[in-house]
Amino acid sequence: MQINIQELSKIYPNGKKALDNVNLEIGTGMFGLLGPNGAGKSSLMRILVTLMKPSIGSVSIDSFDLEKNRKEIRSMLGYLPQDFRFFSKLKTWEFLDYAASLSGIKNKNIRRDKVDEWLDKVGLFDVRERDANKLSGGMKRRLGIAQTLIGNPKIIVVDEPTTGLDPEERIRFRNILSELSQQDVIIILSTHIVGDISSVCNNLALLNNGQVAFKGTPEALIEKARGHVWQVNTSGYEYDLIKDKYPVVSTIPTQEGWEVQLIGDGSQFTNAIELEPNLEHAYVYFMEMSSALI
Ligand SMILES: Nc1ncnc2c1ncn2[C@@H]1O[C@H](COP(=O)(O)OP(=O)(O)OP(=O)(O)O)[C@@H](O)[C@H]1O
Repeated sequence: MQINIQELSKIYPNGKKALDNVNLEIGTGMFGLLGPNGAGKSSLMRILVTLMKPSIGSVSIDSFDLEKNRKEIRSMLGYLPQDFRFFSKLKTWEFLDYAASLSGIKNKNIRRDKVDEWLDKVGLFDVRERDANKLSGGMKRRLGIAQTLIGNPKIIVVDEPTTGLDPEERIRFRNILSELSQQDVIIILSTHIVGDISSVCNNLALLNNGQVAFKGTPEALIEKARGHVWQVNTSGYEYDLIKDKYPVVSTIPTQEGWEVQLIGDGSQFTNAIELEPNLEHAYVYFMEMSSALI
């Protein structure tokens, strides 16, 4: 299965160009869409799940065209939007049962097993009798995840998945997606948090100002930042200079002053050490570079 996004642009009625000639191929497994707030991630997600039409360009999923085969594409999709909310009077299990029946699971016994399985997977089995709208924020988010996945979608689109989740829940959520990604499904995870995708995505794209600044594997992205991550031990005057001129990714106080990690050419500073880049460094490096080009 493969999604092909070709020359996609979105211009809102107020003239804002949210997507600018985006070209991407997304295969099975977990794909990360990373970018700062306002980069265009939600716009791209909403086009992919057929909630919005592009201004220019096309999207196909295998032999289906997003414009011509909306119904077929919708039946393959599970979408968890950024602001998942519901105003339901249903109990937690009833809510999932309803979602399962909407996704086409007609048999009551199969549905009951599915509901129990998903309640357990997202850690809501013990609160299954509670009214869904009385769950805590994190629990509602998890119910949203179960609702998205219960119909076995082939394409799973999740916008800012870990918003409102505590660290333990984040890990649980990542594990659920990791397990799913072993099957023949496409999972698209859109986020501005590098940590959400670092351990789980085999491919990613960086979006900045509506444009693709990078596409490829996390390893290839990290490699691009090699030679551009430096640690400098510094004090007073030099520290101010660094802060003004370079993106600083960490600052640790030392006895003499500061140990600073910066993105850029740090070789000119005294006691500078070149560091092995990680995904977070590479993300900052690319955002700086692509912003400078736009
Ligand atoms: N309906 C709209 N009308 C006009 N401009 C919009 C509309 N929706 C989004 N935008 C603008 O388009 C740009 C991209 O927004 P989008 O929501 O796609 O970005 P994002 O990467 O998902 O960011 P966030 O995480 O903050 O939602 C932003 O500048 C946003 O203000």
